[in-house]
Amino acid sequence: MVRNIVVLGGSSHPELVEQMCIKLGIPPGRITLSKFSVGETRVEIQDSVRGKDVYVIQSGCGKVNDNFIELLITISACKTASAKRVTAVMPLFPYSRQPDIPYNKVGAPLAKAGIQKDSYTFESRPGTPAPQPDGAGSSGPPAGQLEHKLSRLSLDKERGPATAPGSPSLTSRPSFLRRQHTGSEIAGSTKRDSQKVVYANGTGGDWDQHRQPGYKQWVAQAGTLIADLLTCAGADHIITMDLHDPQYQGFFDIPVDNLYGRPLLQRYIQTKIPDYQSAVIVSPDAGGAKRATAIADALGMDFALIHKERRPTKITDRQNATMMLVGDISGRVAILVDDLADTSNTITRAAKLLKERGGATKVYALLTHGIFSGDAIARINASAIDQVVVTNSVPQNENVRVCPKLKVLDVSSVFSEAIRRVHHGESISVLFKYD
Ligand SMILES: O=P(O)(O)OC[C@H]1O[C@H](OP(=O)(O)OP(=O)(O)O)[C@H](O)[C@@H]1O
Repeated sequence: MVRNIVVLGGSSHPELVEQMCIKLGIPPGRITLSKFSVGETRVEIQDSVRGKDVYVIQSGCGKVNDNFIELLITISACKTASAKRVTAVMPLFPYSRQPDIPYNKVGAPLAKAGIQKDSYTFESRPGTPAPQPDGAGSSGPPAGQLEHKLSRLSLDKERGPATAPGSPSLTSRPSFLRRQHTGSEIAGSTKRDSQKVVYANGTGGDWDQHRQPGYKQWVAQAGTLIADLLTCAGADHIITMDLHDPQYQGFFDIPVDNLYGRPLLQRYIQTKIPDYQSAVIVSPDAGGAKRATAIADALGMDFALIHKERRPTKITDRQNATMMLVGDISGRVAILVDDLADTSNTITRAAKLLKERGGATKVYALLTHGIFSGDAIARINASAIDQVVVTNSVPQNENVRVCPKLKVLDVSSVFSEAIRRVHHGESISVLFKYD
């Protein structure tokens, strides 16, 4: 039994909380989670956490946004109730597929002078969205800044010429923002569609026309915001598993322990897949190659890669990207390894390719996080995959009921051991070791 510790479970995964508490030998802390009729979250903690080491368990699944807010409120409640330390235990980390890098090359402005809409390629790389100095460069400013500055210009115009000492006049503003006035503006209209924009290189036009052709929308990048929200709520420590992008840890200035599901998956291969050494480990995309080769190397197995021929530029395009198999799997068992399956498009399309083109005799898919949103389970049931193995980092009871191909590995021991070690100030590096 671990003393002076409180484990509080959120709404996302009660079974995992229960299993972890059994392994720690303590009852779960008493907490009431409810909602106002408008949908706002209400949290009441019934046990004292004063001076205690508190672990709040919430996985990034189900109603992800609601659960995340619930986690933030619970952390904050513990902090204001004088908890000594609060650790957020997030078996599946939400938003980890949205780091602060422009997402798949979409999101930054492509408004480079001279490029016509039809000449964009999948390899077009957007410029950095920053204002150019006077006369330098040919790119326009980002839309948000431009909109803001234009609205300021409208105000300036309505107020008359700037006369305050030090106030820049219209003509002294950066040349990319110089605006031509249309007749309707002169008549007093401030409608945006009547505004003209002129860039330093002389290109320009109506606002809407101007921003449509070269500008793809700026995709919000949630990475640092999610990290900041957790820290701001009062989290002192994060424990998670198989972050989609391990570099995500860099967004935090508190300790992040990123546990691995790999030992569990490796053990499954060794113990449950007959003659596993003649099977081939396959990564379903380049992003997971490192993860998959690590398992192949550890088990002395061959490795193959599925390459998406074209880098799709939209999330919805991913399903249509052409897939190519690199490696020989003919007449062999293929073991797909990935960090997660969400819609299951990636693994089901990969399995089809492995059997139809590659000549694989059997296809396993081993994943840490089985999110299985929408009709993912139906897709798996109808697919060429013979068996899917996931951990219970998110609830799987309902999925197991409707998917006979699904096997679940338990992560409660790994997380409870991590909690025990963190609580006692012991190293948890042993949990990162592979067999
Ligand atoms: O079940 P699905 O909906 O098909 O999603 C699963 C895929 O999504 C993630 O990768 P992502 O597509 O984000 O690309 P990346 O690995 O290059 O980051 C993940 O690593 C899987 O490969």
